[in-house]
Amino acid sequence: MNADSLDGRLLFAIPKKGRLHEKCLELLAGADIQFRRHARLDVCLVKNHNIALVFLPASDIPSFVGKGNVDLGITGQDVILESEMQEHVTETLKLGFGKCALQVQVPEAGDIKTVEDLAGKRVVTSFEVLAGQYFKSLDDRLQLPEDKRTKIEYVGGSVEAACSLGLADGIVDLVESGDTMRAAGLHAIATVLQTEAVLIKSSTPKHPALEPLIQLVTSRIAGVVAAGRYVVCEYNIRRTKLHDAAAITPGRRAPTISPLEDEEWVAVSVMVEKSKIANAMDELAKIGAEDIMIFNLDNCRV
Ligand SMILES: Nc1ncnc2c1ncn2[C@@H]1O[C@H](COP(=O)(O)OP(=O)(O)OP(=O)(O)O)[C@@H](O)[C@H]1O
Ligand SMILES: O=P(O)(O)OC[C@H]1O[C@H](OP(=O)(O)OP(=O)(O)O)[C@H](O)[C@@H]1O
Ligand SMILES: [Mg+2]
Repeated sequence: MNADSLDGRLLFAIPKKGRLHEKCLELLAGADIQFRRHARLDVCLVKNHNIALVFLPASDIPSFVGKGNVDLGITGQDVILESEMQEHVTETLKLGFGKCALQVQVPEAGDIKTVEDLAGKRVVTSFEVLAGQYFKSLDDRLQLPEDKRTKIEYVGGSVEAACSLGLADGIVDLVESGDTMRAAGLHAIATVLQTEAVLIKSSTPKHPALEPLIQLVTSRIAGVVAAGRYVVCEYNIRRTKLHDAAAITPGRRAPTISPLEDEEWVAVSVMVEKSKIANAMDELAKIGAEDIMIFNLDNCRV
């Protein structure tokens, strides 16, 4: 493939490995963005749209998008802030995966209990910028003199090992389940930020003609993300209980009510957030709903 074959195509950056990669491939499949990636090739043409996918490290994507070298990208909010590209990129969608927290961690058994105890000591991290900002404001607040300020040291990965190797008094790293942190004998004493994966575009697009395609891809991905957040709930309920049922499952606009042959009863069909569905089913059963059924969505536009 040469640069000519990319001419006029929308360039869409996808994390090439790591925690976000698989989820991004699922999103692309859900949005019917079809491609075949040849082994070891990081650029590939999409078959059914005027798009080329560019597989890049998640941490490089904010600057590629911010500088307009690619038009669209998926990465973590943490890496956008770490690369100081938030002024140059526009976040168009939260994607609901890659959720974790950037936390200050110290050995569970040690003397350091608070970030104030850690201030002035050695902190190892892959997030030099965010950790630097966090400890600068802490050191300022504690009025630490120049020679007593917190020392931030960069490592590229396996940050959790730094304390047991004697290289650090504390670390700043990502925590999702907390398994890695606990396995290293660490615990969190502060949260620097919460993050999730987002779709971003350049704040000053180089190719305005691609805007309609950017809109199309964005709304397709939004549909896949929304489909993952909702289920369809169907149940039968006595007409007299309809008011109570609608209070439990109000739907996005309103529940769909269909008549049944038995005039005392109606069928209800309604979208419910996945996180609320178990409670909603309990409540519906309590007011006498029957035949409550839940259906997953493959895709939707809401
Ligand atoms: N444990 C996790 N749970 C959820 N999201 C995570 C987790 N770890 C990282 N992320 C998100 O994924 C982004 C990329 O991190 P990841 O560690 O996958 O990339 P990487 O370091 O390039 O890959 P690898 O760790 O395979 O070398 C992070 O910036 C963060 O937004
Ligand atoms: O709280 P948990 O669910 O355990 O997840 C947190 C871990 O996930 C990430 O590491 P990753 O697996 O990407 O390895 P890395 O440190 O080599 O990047 C992150 O850097 C933590 O180490
Ligand atoms: Mg990693």
